[in-house]
Amino acid sequence: MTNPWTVATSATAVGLSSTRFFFTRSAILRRQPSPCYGVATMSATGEQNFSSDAAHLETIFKQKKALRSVVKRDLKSMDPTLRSQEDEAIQRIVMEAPWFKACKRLCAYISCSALREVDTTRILSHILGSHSEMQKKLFVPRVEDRNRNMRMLHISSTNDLIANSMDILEPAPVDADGNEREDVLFANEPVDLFLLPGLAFDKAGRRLGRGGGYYDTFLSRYQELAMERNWKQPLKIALCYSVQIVDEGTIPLTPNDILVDALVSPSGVIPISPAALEIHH
Ligand SMILES: Nc1nc2c(c(=O)[nH]1)N(C=O)[C@@H](CNc1ccc(C(=O)N[C@@H](CCC(=O)O)C(=O)O)cc1)CN2
Ligand SMILES: Nc1ncnc2c1ncn2[C@@H]1O[C@H](COP(=O)(O)OP(=O)(O)OP(=O)(O)O)[C@@H](O)[C@H]1O
Repeated sequence: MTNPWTVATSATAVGLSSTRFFFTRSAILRRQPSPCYGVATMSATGEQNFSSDAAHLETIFKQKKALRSVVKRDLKSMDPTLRSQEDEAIQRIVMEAPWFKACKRLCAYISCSALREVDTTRILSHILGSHSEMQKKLFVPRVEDRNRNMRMLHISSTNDLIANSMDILEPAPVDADGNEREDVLFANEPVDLFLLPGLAFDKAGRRLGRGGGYYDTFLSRYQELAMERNWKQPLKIALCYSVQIVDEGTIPLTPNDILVDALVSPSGVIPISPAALEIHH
């Protein structure tokens, strides 16, 4: 198994895969695991040069785009009954997991059914509905611009949400009392957990997003902050339908791609990173 957790860090891994483009599911899913990773070298100015360079990155972005279309098509043709069964199973697995029960602060996405995302409604109502001392603090995404800027803002009720231009629910920057919402990048305490959306995933932790770069940029900022503050790194857990798990080597990596620690599919938790293996008994 090619496991990027052991062969490269997410900050330096570059998948060097085929330079040909494929546009059918079978051909895309037949691609062999990336044989090696780009070798980073230092220029005289100290900048990192990946042996891949711009042309190679462009190839990778085309491969990502082709894979996105294939997975989107599969999601659209998914049987609605199967989909809702998988939604139930995934959410139940999350809510019963010890890492979910123990988490005190988390960032989660607000699922959009038009995008065929794994439903998070029950998880979010469970979090917002509990009024005990044990209530978890919830932060959800708000897109600020088209330049990969996304914030994670605190909400305490789903009434705090309004649809954005992409038709995804998100919080206004200010709450009903006129107070600025807490931004996770300025919070005094760490988050324990990220529940992540995406289009395709593999069992080595690779994640293919929708192409905006919002999550990779945000996760990189948050992880840097946690490192500066000596906080434990949060667990990054992606929720995925069975059809979204693809063979290793199918998802090409670029230097900015952040690997996830574990997947939750309808068949259970798939721990990937050492941190996830440690907490998964
Ligand atoms: N529920 C949810 N919230 C989220 C994200 C997400 O993926 N899911 N995001 C994660 O980044 C950010 C928003 N980014 C998004 C990026 C693209 C699209 C979207 O509708 N894409 C279309 C294709 C658009 C096009 O390229 O023509 C699609 O995927 O079909 C939506 C949200 C923040 N909030
Ligand atoms: N940390 C980052 N810093 C700068 N640019 C970034 C970063 N992360 C991603 N990008 C850029 O964002 C764009 C989209 O990247 P990519 O196609 O990998 O997005 P994605 O993984 O599908 O999206 P997301 O991260 O929102 O799930 C690319 O141009 C990529 O180089």
